[in-house]
Amino acid sequence: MPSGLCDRIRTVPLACTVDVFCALRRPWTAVASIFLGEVEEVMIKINSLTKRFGEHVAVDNLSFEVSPGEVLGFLGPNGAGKSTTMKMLTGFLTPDGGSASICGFDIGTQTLQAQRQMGYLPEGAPCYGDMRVRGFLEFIAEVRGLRGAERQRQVARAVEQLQLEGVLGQTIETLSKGFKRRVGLAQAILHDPQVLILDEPTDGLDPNQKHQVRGLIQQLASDSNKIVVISTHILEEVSAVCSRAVVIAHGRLLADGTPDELEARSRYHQAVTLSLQQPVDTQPLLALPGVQGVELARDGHQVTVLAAPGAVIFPAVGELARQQQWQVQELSVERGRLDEVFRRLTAEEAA
Ligand SMILES: Nc1ncnc2c1ncn2[C@@H]1O[C@H](COP(=O)(O)OP(=O)(O)OP(=O)(O)O)[C@@H](O)[C@H]1O
Repeated sequence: MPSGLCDRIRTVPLACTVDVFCALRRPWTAVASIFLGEVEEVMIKINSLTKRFGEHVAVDNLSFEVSPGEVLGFLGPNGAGKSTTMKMLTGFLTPDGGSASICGFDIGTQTLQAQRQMGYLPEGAPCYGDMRVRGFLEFIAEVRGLRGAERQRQVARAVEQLQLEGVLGQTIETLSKGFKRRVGLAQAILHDPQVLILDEPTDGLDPNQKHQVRGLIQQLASDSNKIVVISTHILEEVSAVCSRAVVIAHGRLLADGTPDELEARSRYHQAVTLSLQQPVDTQPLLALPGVQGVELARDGHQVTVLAAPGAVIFPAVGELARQQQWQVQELSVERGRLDEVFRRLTAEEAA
């Protein structure tokens, strides 16, 4: 451990914990948490955040917190208020009410300190199109206060992490969408921030590029002290990269939980689907304990048996299929469907 650190940690009052986590450089944070014992590690705190555009309330009294190690999916339909929330969180838009803090720094009153803790990829990843990739990254590094060898080191790290070696001499406007997004991500991580805010990072990318960018996000999030917040309306993204999801519509919070918790709210949670060679009489299925309903697809060749909340019906359905000698090609149990949960939540909100 570096000399003097012990004294520094011991004399830190608990009330300053959040600032300490930002002030101390990794890997010292782990040491700090041991010395400080039970501490609350909230890095992002959003409290009753509100934004109006004229009569329209874009963000409505929104509150939630994000802790180190979380990859938060910020979900909502078009116009839900995701980008507006992110702009307020990053200090690019002033709220009409409420507050937000990053690592203990209030974005309204300690804007620069708060912004130093985060990297931000705005929607569409706007960059200076006529700049070359290397020049752009060096420029942003300079703006971030990096100088000399440290600047070169951090630019090289970001270039390597985002695999930009092949396009360093190219102007940004001539890059493919996928590479533009990578350059956007590279500028966001140049100063190795504790918090990454990414507004629709995979929007408009082809499936291969989406896969690549998700891999990069997972790589960036693998440091357990960091936070990544991703806004998206792509539900597969939540299952692919997020440890937690917050769903909003009309600027209001509708749900907050892990992908598993959200899937458990689906009517298809624990549902059993049978793929059959021939359609069958589904009446006996309805008589099984814990079965709430049956849905047919593919002209009766696919039967989905819905489970009552808390019921596990897979063994009974399998046994019935065996007894009835149904020609079953496939039998599977579902975790739940995020898209159905999302549609139901947002439809209820609209009603
Ligand atoms: N500068 C602005 N002036 C007026 N209205 C705005 C402004 N910015 C956003 N809005 C409105 O606020 C609401 C929320 O917009 P926002 O861009 O935050 O939604 P979003 O969830 O990010 O949507 P999307 O998924 O389509 O990007 C929308 O109704 C939008 O039209």
